[in-house]
Amino acid sequence: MLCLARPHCSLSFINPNFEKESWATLSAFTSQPTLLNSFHRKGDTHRNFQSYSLKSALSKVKNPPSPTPETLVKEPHKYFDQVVITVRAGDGGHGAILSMPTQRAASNSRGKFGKNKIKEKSSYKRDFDGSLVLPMGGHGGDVVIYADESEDSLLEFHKKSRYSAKRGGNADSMGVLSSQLRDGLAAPSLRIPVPPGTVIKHKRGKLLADLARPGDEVLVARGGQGGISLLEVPEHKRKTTTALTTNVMRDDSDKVLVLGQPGEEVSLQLILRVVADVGLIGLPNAGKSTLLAAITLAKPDIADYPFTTLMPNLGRLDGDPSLGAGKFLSEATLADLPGLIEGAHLGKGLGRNFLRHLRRTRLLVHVVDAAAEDPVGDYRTVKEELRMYNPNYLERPYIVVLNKVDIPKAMDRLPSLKEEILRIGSDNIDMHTDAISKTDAFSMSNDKDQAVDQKMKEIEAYPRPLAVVGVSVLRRININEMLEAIRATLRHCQDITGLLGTSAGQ
Ligand SMILES: Nc1nc2c(ncn2[C@@H]2O[C@H](COP(=O)(O)OP(=O)(O)OP(=O)(O)O)[C@@H](O)[C@H]2O)c(=O)[nH]1
Repeated sequence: MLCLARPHCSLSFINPNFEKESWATLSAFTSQPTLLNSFHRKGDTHRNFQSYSLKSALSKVKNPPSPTPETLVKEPHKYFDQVVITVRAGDGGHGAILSMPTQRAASNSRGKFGKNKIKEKSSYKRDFDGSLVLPMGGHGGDVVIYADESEDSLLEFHKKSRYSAKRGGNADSMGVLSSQLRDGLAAPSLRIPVPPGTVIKHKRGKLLADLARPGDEVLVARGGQGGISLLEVPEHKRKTTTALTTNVMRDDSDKVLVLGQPGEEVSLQLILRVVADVGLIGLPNAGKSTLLAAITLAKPDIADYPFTTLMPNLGRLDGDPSLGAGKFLSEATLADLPGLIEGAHLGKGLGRNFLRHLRRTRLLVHVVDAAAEDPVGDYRTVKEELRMYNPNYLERPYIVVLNKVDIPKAMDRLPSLKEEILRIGSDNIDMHTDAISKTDAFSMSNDKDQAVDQKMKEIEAYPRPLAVVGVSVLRRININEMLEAIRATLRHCQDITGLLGTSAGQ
């Protein structure tokens, strides 16, 4: 038997399976990798995440209340910002093996039927070069991930971690060459929405895309090519058929091309980096969530036990009327990041998971509980954790908010606390400028890229805060002064960004 076909299929068989690696990456974000690995063996990821996170080591803070059904429900928030999913693109639809109608005509029909067949033969679809165009199977659906503003976490992916696009339709044919043959329908792309700020990694951590802005998208798995069709030609007709077409002659083994190609299957790690102008940082219980609720419309969970904040809460700061309409930075996004504790950079408490969210912020607000036992020590602890994780964060412009001054003890020591905090650090304003230029919201490099040599520097070598304000966010004492300090620092960042932009453009 001899077959004719259009030779324009490309083959790709990609079925990587690296679930193990993905788990290794996940466990790197926790302080107990072996525990995670054993969970993996049990295969019940979601439930075990919950039980693991309840056992998180807490240091320097009082123990959280014993788990209640409510806290259990909240626990997956710990992983709101990272997840491993598997996506599979659709297989291509199948082509067909067709026979020439004249074969049947010769055996089954006589007279006018035979004439019809001859007429039909001349109306077959042909390419510009005269070769027969045979139908193809439809292309399998691609998988596309895109940034959608209405999404705010990756929690949904813990419930459903496998996504498959549809397969392409088969070539529409009854097995006989005719002028009516149609290609199989191409399957639509499967589009998966993620929050803006999601980074997509592939295989061994290879970066695929940084979907920083709404509408950004990336094709993560390509659908399979549809199968081609082949034409069976009886031995004695081969020469004539070859003369009719310029198609490449094929043999029996090519029949495999009739089957649609499989769609790609890949495992992907999704990591969300919150996009916010201002990052609120501080030890657990310092009052970050209360601050956010006091100056924005955000409604974060507030309680007097640590780690109420299990995922960053975002709030919009209202425009400053004094700036006038149309002025940039009349509003900003604030992110309340979960409390840092000593050893967070090593994964303690809620660990380093949240430190990465500072990456895209331009201004940091250190919130310190002024009524705590050692507020300056707490302030140093947070700075130290930042330094250990990524010293660039210490170069970023920041202000210090000494909170809870409604408590007499805090109010009494406010002047001395301000003085002590202002003494920590240098006057190196150039560092702020550098830091802002490095705060490339859409940069794709790793958080710790430039961190290594600077780890040796003392906290004192980094810039002082641009302002230190005593407030009570709960009782709304000095709120306006704090807002003014935040806005002034935002303007400062904006001025520098403007200058950098101008000099870059020159
Ligand atoms: N007296 C007083 N208490 C405050 C003030 N601000 C916050 N608090 C209380 O401090 C406790 C902790 O407040 P949160 O806002 O949850 O603290 P947080 O820093 O967000 O805590 P984490 O979520 O653990 O990081 C709550 O009981 C608040 O009511 C304040 O200005 N004065």
